[in-house]
Amino acid sequence: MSQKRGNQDYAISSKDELGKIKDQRLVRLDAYVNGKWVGATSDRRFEVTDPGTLQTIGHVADMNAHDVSKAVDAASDAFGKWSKTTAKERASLLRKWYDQVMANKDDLARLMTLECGKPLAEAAGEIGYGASFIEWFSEEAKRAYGDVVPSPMSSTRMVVLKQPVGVAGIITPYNFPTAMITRKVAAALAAGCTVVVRPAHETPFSALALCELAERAGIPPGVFNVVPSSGENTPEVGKELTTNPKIRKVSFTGSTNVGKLLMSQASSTMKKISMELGGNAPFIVFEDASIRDAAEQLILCKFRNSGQTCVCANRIYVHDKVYDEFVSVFTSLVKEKLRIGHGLAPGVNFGPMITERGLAKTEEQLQRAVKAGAKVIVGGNRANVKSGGNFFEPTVLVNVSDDVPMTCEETFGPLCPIYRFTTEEEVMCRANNVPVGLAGYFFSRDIGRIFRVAEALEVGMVGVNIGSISTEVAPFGGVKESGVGREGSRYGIDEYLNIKYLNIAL
Ligand SMILES: NC(=O)c1ccc[n+]([C@@H]2O[C@H](COP(=O)([O-])OP(=O)(O)OC[C@H]3O[C@@H](n4cnc5c(N)ncnc54)[C@H](O)[C@@H]3O)[C@@H](O)[C@H]2O)c1
Ligand SMILES: O=CCCC(=O)O
Repeated sequence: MSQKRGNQDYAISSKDELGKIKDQRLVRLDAYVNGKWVGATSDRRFEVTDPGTLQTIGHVADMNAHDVSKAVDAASDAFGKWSKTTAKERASLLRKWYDQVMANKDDLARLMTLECGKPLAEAAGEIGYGASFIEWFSEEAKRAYGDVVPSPMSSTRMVVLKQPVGVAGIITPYNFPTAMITRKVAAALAAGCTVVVRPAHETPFSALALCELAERAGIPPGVFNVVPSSGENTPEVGKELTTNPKIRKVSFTGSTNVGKLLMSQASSTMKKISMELGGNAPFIVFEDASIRDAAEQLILCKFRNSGQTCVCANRIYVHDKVYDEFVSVFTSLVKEKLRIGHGLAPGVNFGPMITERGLAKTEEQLQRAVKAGAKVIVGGNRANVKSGGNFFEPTVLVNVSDDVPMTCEETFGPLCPIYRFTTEEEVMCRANNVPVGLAGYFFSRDIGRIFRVAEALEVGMVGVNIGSISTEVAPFGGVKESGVGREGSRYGIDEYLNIKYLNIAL
């Protein structure tokens, strides 16, 4: 099917593009531990590539479990002092870190595009989004209030304190290389915790640039440590971060399978945990919806970051009465609006997939759906882009069965299956018939239905007549196998605080 070609003929040298980063001190290849840039004790490094060209952009220190345990020691030592700073002092340092990130927005966005492929404007959007968590938690640091509880005895007074949990071990994915780190780290630091972060091996550069900026902001040594590691070292590093007794909190964002493994490992020392895991979001268009609005919102909701967003719409259910009209409007928009190419090529708004394994999963889901009778009406193939890279066309399908992997599992790629339904009861059943529950979206103007459906959807976040839900002010997180805990908002800091109750005899 014909689609706008975007800027597929644009040739790129990833190394040259890296050289265009104005402040080259933001491009770091070593780990950041106890306020110092350090290599791995083994001296090993791992390769990081640009998914839009498959060219190497650098070789980063490959930390192992032993290196990570040293970072945990540093974080544990730093915790003593950091946890005793006043909330106002922590707020002020976080604010300075936020200012540093914003002042370096353009360089950080370019770096992000080079390591994870998302188009430059989208990467700049993520820098703003990521920074917003630092700003937000700089403000929330001062509002971690305790309680005074009315005592049942006239002879005592009861007080509830909130105290930082301790050292947090943090593991993050490749799809939001900045925001998934700041959403955790800013909350942790605001609460008075120190952290050791293991970023995804595909995207360590954004994490390391955040360290450089934290140092400039005056965040003390040992408070924020980043330990990159190769895929090969990942299991041992994960084991260290989830079993080291000095770590009291584990926060993970990634797939449900890895989340389950880390949760079981962390249970050996009963750590406090937060798990932000995969989704399989339904996107429901009822017969009374504005078709144009729903179709426009779906473009963003499905195809941002080339479908590699945990809250991306995964299953589109459209009422029988408006199905044909919706499919026609939506497919026209896909062809008209999405421009494929390297994320640094002018005019591009649809980049590569970040990993070859993501591309392979997308292809496999597509083939299995087609074998079971699905029809591809837009896209359906790897895209031929001159820069090279992991490109797959935005793809729209109809006649997709309810029992193929594309329906039952998260795709995390640019496949958009559109299903037909006839009653609210039927669609709610199908929408909730998955083990995960992160986000859900629906379009309707009927106020009764809005409450009914929003309450019945088994998810942690609902977009009503809108396809975007992410903001630092709202609680982000899921139910069922999409995880435990909430990030952002006034609830996010609680993940890094313990409650202690005092009973004081007068
Ligand atoms: N709920 C959310 O907020 C949210 C946000 C972003 C991504 N996600 C989910 O993340 C998934 C995509 O990311 P992914 O494919 O990188 O997920 P993944 O689970 O494979 O990897 C996530 C991180 O865990 C690391 N990891 C993998 N195995 C590990 C192990 N044994 N021990 C320690 N660390 C390990 C990876 O290297 C990476 O850094 C999707 O399912 C997506 O929905 C969820
Ligand atoms: O991929 C998951 C995170 C996306 C977001 O915060 O909007």
